[in-house]
Amino acid sequence: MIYTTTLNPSIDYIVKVLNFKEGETNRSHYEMKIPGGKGIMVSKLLNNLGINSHNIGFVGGFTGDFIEKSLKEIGIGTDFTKIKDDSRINVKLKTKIETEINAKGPKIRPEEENDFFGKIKNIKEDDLVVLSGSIPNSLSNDFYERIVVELNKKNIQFIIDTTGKKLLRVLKYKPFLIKPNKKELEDLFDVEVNSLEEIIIYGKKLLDLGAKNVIVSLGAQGAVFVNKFMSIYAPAIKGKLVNSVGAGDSMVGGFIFGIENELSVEESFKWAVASGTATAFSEDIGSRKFIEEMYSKVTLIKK
Ligand SMILES: Nc1ncnc2c1ncn2[C@@H]1O[C@H](COP(=O)(O)OP(=O)(O)OP(=O)(O)O)[C@@H](O)[C@H]1O
Ligand SMILES: O=P(O)(O)OC[C@@]1(O)O[C@H](CO)[C@@H](O)[C@@H]1O
Repeated sequence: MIYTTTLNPSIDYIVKVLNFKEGETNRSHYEMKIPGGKGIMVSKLLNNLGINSHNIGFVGGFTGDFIEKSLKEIGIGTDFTKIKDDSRINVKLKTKIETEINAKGPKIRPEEENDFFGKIKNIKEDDLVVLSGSIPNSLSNDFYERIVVELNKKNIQFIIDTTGKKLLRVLKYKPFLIKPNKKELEDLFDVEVNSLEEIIIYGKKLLDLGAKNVIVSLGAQGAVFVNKFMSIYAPAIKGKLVNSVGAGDSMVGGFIFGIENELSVEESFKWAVASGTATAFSEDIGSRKFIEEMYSKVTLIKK
């Protein structure tokens, strides 16, 4: 079983305003409410590609009910820990550019934490766990590390997509995959990277710190893959950006799709790029048909 973990799920409130004017009453052109949070987005992508996964994490209140119900409606399994506070609402404002306001998230109580760890302890040796996104403010910064320590006791493989110290402190537990974007890579090492060569150098530093496979996503510039055997660049596919929210999570989902189908890491990286692109060019997570269309356009350049 694949478990996707979203500690801080959200309702993503996507609102498009054509001639946005700061400080005035603007009327929206369209709006949409979707279940969000990085682990949930990975599950939605996997679901589109016909792969089952189970969502864990914390949900609460009317917002939590919406998140859970929406996932159930599309056939995604959930086993969330129920909390007293409301899950957050994240605003994705689309004007000429995309602006996001991600809320800090609800308070998690000690008994809710215990319930969650009970679920982590039930995960089996041959399961795969995806850990994605921010941690609600009330949880300690080492929360991911505490999860990973439990997983490590049974040698359970995990993928982690988070930022800063939360990521750095779990690298020694050898994540199967990490997926920083360019900005996150720069922040990790407190540097500015200006070329593919530099991205590969810092990607390799993440391998030295323990990651087994690294994808660095570069938005409209494509993506880089490194592991100890190879470095590959995938230029971006040309097209119209519709919605970048979830593009990175779709890459993670696409890579898992390849691995679950016992494809090589190069092939899995191709599915990752196709999935990220399909989502970037769609209103929500890319459909299977569109991902397949994008897949036929992916080129890989060995570096
Ligand atoms: N404008 C674009 N044109 C072509 N491909 C894109 C574009 N935006 C994203 N992609 C594809 O999707 C991948 C993931 O996008 P991106 O680097 O924006 O992820 P991210 O920063 O993790 O996004 P998010 O956190 O919003 O999910 C890119 O590596 C690229 O392959
Ligand atoms: O605040 P976090 O947890 O870092 O990111 C949350 C989020 O921006 O990530 C997803 C897209 O990747 C969205 O569905 C969600 O709103």
